[in-house]
Amino acid sequence: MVLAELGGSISRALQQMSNATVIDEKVLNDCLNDITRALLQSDVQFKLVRDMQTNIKHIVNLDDLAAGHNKRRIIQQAVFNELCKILDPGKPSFTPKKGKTSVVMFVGLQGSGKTTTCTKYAYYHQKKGWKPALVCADTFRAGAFDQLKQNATKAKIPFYGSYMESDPVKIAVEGVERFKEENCDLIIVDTSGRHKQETALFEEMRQVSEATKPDLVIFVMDSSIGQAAFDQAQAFKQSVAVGAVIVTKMDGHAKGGGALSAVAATKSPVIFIGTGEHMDEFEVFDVKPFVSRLLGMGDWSGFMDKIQEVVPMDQQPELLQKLSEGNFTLRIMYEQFQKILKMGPISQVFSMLPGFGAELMPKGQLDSSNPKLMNESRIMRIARGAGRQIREVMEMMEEYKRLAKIWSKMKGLKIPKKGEMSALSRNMNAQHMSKVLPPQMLKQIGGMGGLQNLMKQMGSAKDMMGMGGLFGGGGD
Ligand SMILES: Nc1nc2c(ncn2[C@@H]2O[C@H](COP(=O)(O)OP(=O)(O)OP(=O)(O)O)[C@@H](O)[C@H]2O)c(=O)[nH]1
Repeated sequence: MVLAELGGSISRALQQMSNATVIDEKVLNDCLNDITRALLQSDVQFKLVRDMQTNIKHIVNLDDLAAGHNKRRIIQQAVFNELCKILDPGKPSFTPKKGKTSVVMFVGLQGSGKTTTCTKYAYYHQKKGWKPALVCADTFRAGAFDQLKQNATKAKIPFYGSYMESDPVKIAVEGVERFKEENCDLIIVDTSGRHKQETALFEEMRQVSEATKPDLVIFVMDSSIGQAAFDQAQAFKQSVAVGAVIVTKMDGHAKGGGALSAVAATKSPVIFIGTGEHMDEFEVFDVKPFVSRLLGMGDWSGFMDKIQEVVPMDQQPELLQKLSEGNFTLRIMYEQFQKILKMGPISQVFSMLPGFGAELMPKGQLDSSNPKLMNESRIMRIARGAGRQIREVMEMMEEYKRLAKIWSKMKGLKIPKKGEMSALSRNMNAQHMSKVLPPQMLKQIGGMGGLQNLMKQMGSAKDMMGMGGLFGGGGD
């Protein structure tokens, strides 16, 4: 996941603390120092980090905590709350509505990823049934129109622009008019990238904004600038009515934590983050689920949304039957990975599961449930054929063995029929699951209580026959 390093460091600090037999002042201080170091490395402002440390110490008064209280959970919750506080601007952004025309204008520094992000934003909404369209009002950078045209064509999104016209205001107005007539509900206007000092380009941006009257202006910002994001966002906000921010290149930059917190400090809501160059490497940014994933605590609502997007409901009963018989083959793993891949980049999906890191699980193959059949020469052949390293194929086999072991213990797991899941059978399945899950993951979820809670949450996704149904989550 994005900021995997930061998340990993914080989780490790919390884990080390929970490994201690007694959590005293020293153990707590060590843990907070580790978290502080990780946040500073991510370029989060010193004052914010120091305040966070003070607040946690204030909340977690070890002497006051009655014996028997789960100190680790209290501390973890305090860390969670404080991180949310740092990242939450406390103000939601304007949200366009499907079926009702909205004009959204993108602004940002040169090379921040604006043009790429316009298409990602359009594609994201198109997948959800919107009718987006793209207007290229960037007449400054040669090749900007071609880039937008190429992206838009790939995603099958209508676009408007001109090679001849040099007035961005004229193009923007014509494009918006055209797409209003065509009943598009999300008209996206891409503008030229500019530097803070370029007053002429800032004036041009103001004029485009005045002429097209956007419902929302989105400021696109590259995460690599870290806490300097504060000044940049402020400069743009002074010229146009920035209503939301998208932070890009979160995949490659350790300073992403700093960028996100700095933007929050300007009271501008971050609505999406860019996590790669591809069209679907784009994630909704929501503070609580983001922090939850950062701490390895998962994001069930996001996971359920993803599942509902891709899993064909009619194919689920057959799969559940096979799994409940303990019959987990490489083919099943392959097919499930294929489905998961459709949900977006795999690391993104797995980071939504509590206890999972963002480690990539390689795509695998075939029908045998006997890993012994995979001898050395076969592994070499597969590696050659797939253009992969032998090490990667071997890692995949290890992963398969690990999953197969889990599923073999699943034998006898009750498969609920639609709507017949009772609290009792959910508890029974929770007990079954608690024996199957790796102890580390169970601990991360919050033990037996946490697992039962989780199943309840999953169960609230009614009519789900995906993972929710599998783990015992039909409606009561
Ligand atoms: N790794 C990564 N690269 C990105 C991301 N978003 C954009 N890029 C890359 O950043 C580079 C610049 O992106 P553009 O979309 O051309 O930037 P721009 O802001 O439109 O550029 P100007 O029109 O010059 O202002 C391209 O190589 C993109 O592929 C992201 O989230 N992650």
